[in-house]
Amino acid sequence: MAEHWSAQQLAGALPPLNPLANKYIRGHLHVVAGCSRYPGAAALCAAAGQRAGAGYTSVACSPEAVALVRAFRPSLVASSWDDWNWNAVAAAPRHPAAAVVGPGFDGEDDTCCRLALESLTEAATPLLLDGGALRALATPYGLARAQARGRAQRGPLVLTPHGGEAGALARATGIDDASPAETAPALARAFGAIVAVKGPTTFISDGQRLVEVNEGTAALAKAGTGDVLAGIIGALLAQGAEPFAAAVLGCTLHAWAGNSAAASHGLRSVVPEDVIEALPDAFKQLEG
Ligand SMILES: NC(=O)C1=CN([C@@H]2O[C@H](COP(=O)(O)OP(=O)(O)OC[C@H]3O[C@@H](n4cnc5c(N)ncnc54)[C@H](OP(=O)(O)O)[C@@H]3O)[C@@H](O)[C@H]2O)[C@@H](O)CC1
Ligand SMILES: Nc1ncnc2c1ncn2[C@@H]1O[C@H](COP(=O)(O)OP(=O)(O)O)[C@@H](O)[C@H]1O
Repeated sequence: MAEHWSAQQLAGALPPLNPLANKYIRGHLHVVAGCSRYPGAAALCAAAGQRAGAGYTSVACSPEAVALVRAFRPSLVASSWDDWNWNAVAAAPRHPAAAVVGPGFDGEDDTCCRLALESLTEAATPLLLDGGALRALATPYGLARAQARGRAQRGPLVLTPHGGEAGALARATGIDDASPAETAPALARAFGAIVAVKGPTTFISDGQRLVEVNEGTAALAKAGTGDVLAGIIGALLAQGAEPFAAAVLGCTLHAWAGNSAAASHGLRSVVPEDVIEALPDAFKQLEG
């Protein structure tokens, strides 16, 4: 049966804020996201990462998306993924970092698939895969690359599939059709990852533990809110949060921000940008 984290457990999962930290010590979030078809996902993910506490947020996106990301938030450091080098994604002793790969990826696109699969071997930090990167992972080859990452101890892996993506990952690994509460631990064991199967109730597992987050709202059922969640969890990872705790806390903050946005804008009218702007309320709720 799934556990539900207490307010105390959630508060304890938030990395402390060092008052003397500079932006690099706060944590660097690398977002690799946003193909020409879905540039907005990169902007939403990265902006959420900033609000969730990353000290430095950089975005590598398709050349067509660079201008949009910069215009959305001038404080985001955006560049084309044509110039991308995975050597950039490495944590130094006092400079924690994490990478989010896949929001706004087209799972059929060659560049997106290459970047998704490369990230598994190349990103030497905690790595979260979301969106179209999960489509690239949902093959026997993707599964083998994920397992190889685990053996090489490159860093923790977090997967955030919605129901459709979880189904594709399960089919690729021969896992029987099952409920999200059963699929999350089965996928976690197969991929050697922390898996959050998203939905009205989100189930998070590392293969042994199973936690549910059921405090969200139907206001979150809008295209782009998953990209926001990826940025939140990525930012917590970049700040050095323990990976399973980052996934549980990130899903909870996302749910609380959704509720706060719904209180301001109404259940029907919330858009993902409102959820990002409501994140400060969610952090106040956590710290209060
Ligand atoms: N502003 C932007 O740039 C945005 C960009 N985005 C980016 O778009 C990319 C594609 O992601 P996507 O989720 O839109 O499509 P995709 O995974 O191909 O789904 C196809 C099928 O899966 C199913 N399915 C979907 N959701 C489900 C659910 N919750 N629970 C259960 N099933 C679900 C559903 O199947 P059906 O309901 O028909 O059975 C659907 O037909 C990705 O990179 C993402 O980041 C989006 O985030 C939006 C904002
Ligand atoms: N009815 C609902 N109640 C609570 N949360 C929801 C509901 N519908 C969707 N969500 C949340 O919204 C997010 C949607 O993510 P996802 O399906 O990946 O969207 P997208 O790909 O469009 O960004 C998930 O975090 C999910 O848990």
